Amino acid sequence: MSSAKDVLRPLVISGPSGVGKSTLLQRLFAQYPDKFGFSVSHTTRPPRPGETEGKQYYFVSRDKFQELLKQGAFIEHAEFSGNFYATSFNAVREVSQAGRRCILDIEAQGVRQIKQTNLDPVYLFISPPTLAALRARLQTRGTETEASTSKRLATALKEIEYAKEGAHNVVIVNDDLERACDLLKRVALGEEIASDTLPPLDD
Ligand SMILES: Nc1ncnc2c1ncn2[C@@H]1O[C@H](COP(=O)(O)OP(=O)(O)OP(=O)(O)O)[C@@H](O)[C@H]1O
Repeated sequence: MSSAKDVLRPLVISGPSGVGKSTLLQRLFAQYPDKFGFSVSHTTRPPRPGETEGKQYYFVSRDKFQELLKQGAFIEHAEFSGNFYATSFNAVREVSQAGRRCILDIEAQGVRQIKQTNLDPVYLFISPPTLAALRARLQTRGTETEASTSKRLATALKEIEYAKEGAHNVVIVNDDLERACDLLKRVALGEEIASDTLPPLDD
């Protein structure tokens, strides 16, 4: 059995939209329902019907958000379509206090911000095998219009550029889903695996 020395560090997962992060994480959580947890983020967007304070999000006013930001409560924060979102140090701590490894699904800007903190997570990048495969997945998922596919692809290129700088500890290429699931499982359980080589992604 290889060492599991990383199992206490948070695991930050990033990768372009459509690469399969949600699919992989759903499978991991299904296989290990008690081992991992997501931190609850803060947001300034109003709750949707059925959403509960402290479950999907901590819902805060813009003023409260700014106050917490000033206090240094957040590991990373971002604005999406007019609303602010953030991950707090406390939210990550709550997951580990519940005896679970905290998994954070974070985009490149957030990863950059986390690197400025003392969180010391493992950074995992999920890569598509090719850009053509990524494009096809976004299209077949059926959740995107042509315009939003282009927008997601443009953002995807930024994620990939960042990965090319060597920003992550481990790369998993999501080519064969079973293989990628197995590698994610091993990383999540704290094993040090041989990283996949980042594909050229210039097609
Ligand atoms: N290894 C794979 N081979 C082929 N298709 C895959 C593979 N992994 C995931 N997919 C498919 O690709 C599509 C995108 O996957 P998913 O929604 O999990 O991506 P995501 O990275 O979570 O995207 P977002 O960041 O936009 O939420 C889905 O239709 C999924 O079924």
